[in-house]
Amino acid sequence: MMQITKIFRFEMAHAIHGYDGPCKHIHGHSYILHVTVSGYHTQQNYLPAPGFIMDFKALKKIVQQHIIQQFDHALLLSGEFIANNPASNSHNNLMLFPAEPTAENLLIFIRNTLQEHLPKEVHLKSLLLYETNDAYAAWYND
Ligand SMILES: Nc1nc2c(c(=O)[nH]1)N=C([C@H](O)[C@H](O)COP(=O)(O)OP(=O)(O)OP(=O)(O)O)CN2
Ligand SMILES: [Zn+2]
Repeated sequence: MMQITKIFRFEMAHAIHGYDGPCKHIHGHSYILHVTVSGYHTQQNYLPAPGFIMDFKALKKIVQQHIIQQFDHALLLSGEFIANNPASNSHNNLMLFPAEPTAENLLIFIRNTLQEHLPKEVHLKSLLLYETNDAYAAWYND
């Protein structure tokens, strides 16, 4: 087993409905996302040409197209937040998110989306999403 990781950055705003703290208000983070995929290789010492599990550039293209372009500079809100704060519906960068847009729920969305779009010969191994410098959520494929 061998794995590779590509790191992405995006700026995103959100609010957490039902949270009793400052994050219940719309605010933003500079997120950092680590995407790790694994692939199988034989007992040979080296991978056959071109020597990749997956091209870093191909991984970048998939993550950018399906995740970063959706999230970067967007405002993610749940339907429940909007129902309780109708004025928030007027933002033109609004993305209606199917749950509260916490780091954990973002990872579930990212996992489901990437599993749909990655080539079948690679496996999504783990995702790390830093919301701040010292707070991150992680998902691992067992
Ligand atoms: N388990 C989670 N807890 C919190 C989440 C989350 O997504 N998952 N999100 C938030 C807020 O959106 C925001 O990220 C605040 O996080 P926090 O680490 O508390 O941010 P601060 O840097 O302000 O924290 P300090 O108290 O200064 O360490 C809240 N919780
Ligand atoms: Zn936040």
